Amino acid sequence: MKVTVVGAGAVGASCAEYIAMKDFAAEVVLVDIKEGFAEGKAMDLMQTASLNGFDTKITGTTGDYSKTAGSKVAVITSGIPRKPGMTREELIGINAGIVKEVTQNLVKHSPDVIIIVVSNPMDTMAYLVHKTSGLPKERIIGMGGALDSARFKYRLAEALESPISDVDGMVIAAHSDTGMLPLFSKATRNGVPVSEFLSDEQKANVIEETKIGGATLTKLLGTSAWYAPGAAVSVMVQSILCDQKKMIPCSLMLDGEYGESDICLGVPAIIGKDGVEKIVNITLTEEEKAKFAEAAKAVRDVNGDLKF
Ligand SMILES: NC(=O)C1=CN([C@@H]2O[C@H](COP(=O)(O)OP(=O)(O)OC[C@H]3O[C@@H](n4cnc5c(N)ncnc54)[C@H](O)[C@@H]3O)[C@@H](O)[C@H]2O)C=CC1
Ligand SMILES: O=C([O-])CC(=O)C(=O)O
Repeated sequence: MKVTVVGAGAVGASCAEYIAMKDFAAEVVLVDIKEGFAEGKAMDLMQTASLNGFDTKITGTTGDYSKTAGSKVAVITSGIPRKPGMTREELIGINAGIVKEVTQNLVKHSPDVIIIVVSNPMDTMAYLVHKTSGLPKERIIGMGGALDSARFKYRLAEALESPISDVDGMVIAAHSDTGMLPLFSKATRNGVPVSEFLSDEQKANVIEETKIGGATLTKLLGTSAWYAPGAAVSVMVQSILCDQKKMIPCSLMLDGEYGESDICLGVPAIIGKDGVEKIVNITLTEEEKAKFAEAAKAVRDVNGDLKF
């Protein structure tokens, strides 16, 4: 099956690399607006195939969407990343126009496509794709929770001094510095609640470091992260192409779930061959419910800046 990745920059190339390395897709098409850039990234990646042992064919194109025709999944990473000191929300002015135009091109050539939205501010960009693509809501999935949950597990393992494979946990709500909701109450080490091992101070630290995970990396790198974002996308794409039905927190259009409607926010969902098979309703504590509602209010304010 064919996967398109729009934006051959840091995140797009990382998506293509992880998808190819796992060898479950027949073809990955990279698209970029910068002349020759996607072609160059595709060629460089293809020259790793014999070294890394994959058969996925990676091609690149400068804006020729006819090459993306018949894609099962398209990942939108086109747009600008933030610089140190910026919020994701500040990217809306430039990225909204790019995401809207890219979506139209993708749908024109692949009407049955499932779109994974990565460009920031992601929850708002996912909402924009819902409002402008004409695709059913099951086929538009924002990527944030998969990455934020991986960062949560990294911070939990650090605090627990445990291997990451011992740890499980999930982050829902908004993909923003303030609106992320790491579900500490449900995090476990080999099935045992982590609250059995960590103090209140450690808990607060894990939650805060998780929420500012993207900002911390942006400060260190001078631009935002790409390895973990690419890996997170590859897990979502694999769950679709291989119909794995994994439960992954994704930014989805809500219609009453978690008390919200007409908004994209991170919630756990079963992801399979048709996209979103089911939004999973989990029980939140009163404090978590309040934080989810607060995150929704902030995302709704940002959505208000969109022009359709
Ligand atoms: N949702 C998430 O968890 C994450 C989201 N991001 C977001 O992903 C986006 C991309 O980040 P990077 O890859 O680091 O940026 P980058 O600057 O390395 O790559 C972006 C690419 O998009 C291309 N582009 C711009 N306009 C285009 C258009 N109209 N059509 C096709 N390509 C176009 C650029 O030429 C560039 O190569 C940013 O908005 C960033 O904030 C980044 C990491 C995680
Ligand atoms: O931090 C950023 O701007 C990019 C992003 O969404 C992330 O890495 O979580």
